[in-house]
Amino acid sequence: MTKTIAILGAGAWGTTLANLARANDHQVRLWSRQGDLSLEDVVKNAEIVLSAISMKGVQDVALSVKSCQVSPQTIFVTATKGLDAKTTRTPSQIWQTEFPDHSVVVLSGPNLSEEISQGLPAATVVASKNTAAAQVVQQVFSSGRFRVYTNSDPVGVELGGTLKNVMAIASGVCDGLHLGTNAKAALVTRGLTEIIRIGKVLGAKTETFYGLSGLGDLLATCNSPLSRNYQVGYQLASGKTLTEILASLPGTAEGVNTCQVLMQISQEQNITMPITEQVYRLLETQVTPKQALDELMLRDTKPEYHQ
Ligand SMILES: NC(=O)C1=CN([C@@H]2O[C@H](COP(=O)(O)OP(=O)(O)OC[C@H]3O[C@@H](n4cnc5c(N)ncnc54)[C@H](OP(=O)(O)O)[C@@H]3O)[C@@H](O)[C@H]2O)C=CC1
Ligand SMILES: O=C(CO)COP(=O)(O)O
Repeated sequence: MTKTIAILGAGAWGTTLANLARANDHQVRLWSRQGDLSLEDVVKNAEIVLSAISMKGVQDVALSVKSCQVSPQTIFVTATKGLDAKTTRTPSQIWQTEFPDHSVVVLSGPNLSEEISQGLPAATVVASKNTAAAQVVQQVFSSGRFRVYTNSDPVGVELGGTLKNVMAIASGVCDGLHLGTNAKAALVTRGLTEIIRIGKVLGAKTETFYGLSGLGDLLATCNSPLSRNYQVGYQLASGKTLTEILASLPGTAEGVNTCQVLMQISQEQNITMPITEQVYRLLETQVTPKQALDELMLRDTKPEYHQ
């Protein structure tokens, strides 16, 4: 059945998702600050409102949507991968707080938008406490080129996509320093352990991190030069400053902000996050890439805990 869908954010991901929905014959209205349509007109009568806004804009946009006319049945979908700098909330927690009576669905997976725009096959996850709402969103986007799975752990799915961005920066550094395949495997594996450690504290289920939205997205983003987060790390390793890198980066690298929020959480909750800490110190120019590597390699010896 044809759905009326409002997509907020006409960046790389919002545009790609709009095209996937249009290819399935849905009526899509795309909103961005630059566009001609008003937010009110875009969300009016929409059965689904999907946000692909960068993290820094989510809270303000959610408040603006709240002042628009939204149908009581509207399903909210969030495709943003980040954490709010002020409140440390996830995007789905922000949408759910502003719209407590609506279903909120998280869409996240190994989804480099550039590949999907080229028609290459990909899979993703739609997660919600409301299974029926997740199934509606599954039907909207599923196609022979985009395989969509449902999941009942929205926070876990969302955190997988968010936390891996910090590991993608670290992986870019690893490749930029030409540290080899063994080092990369060690980094990504210990990165997953770190993601699970913090994810559990933030309310996610461990098994979710072994799925598409966790391990899947970690593998995609840590191994692709198409990832903006990977590019940040790679270019830091080549000696560029963060300011120079961000000035020429096409689009948003959420891992930079996420890393700061994670450091705040790790200090408040006393969670050990060695890779995140070194990425943070690197972004703050407190260490060089080589010093960050040495810090990680020379930590106290210990057994291989997985969580
Ligand atoms: N690109 C990808 O491959 C994927 C991206 N994501 C996630 O999707 C989100 C968006 O990424 P992407 O589309 O690539 O990023 P882009 O930088 O291409 O686009 C960001 C979008 O967010 C909007 N935006 C930013 N700040 C604000 C604000 N304060 N108020 C309103 N709108 C704002 C921009 O609007 P404007 O044009 O007006 O500046 C733009 O439409 C990120 O969280 C990213 O992690 C998830 C999966 C895949
Ligand atoms: O989330 C992504 C792939 O799943 C996109 O990664 P980047 O934001 O690093 O480009």
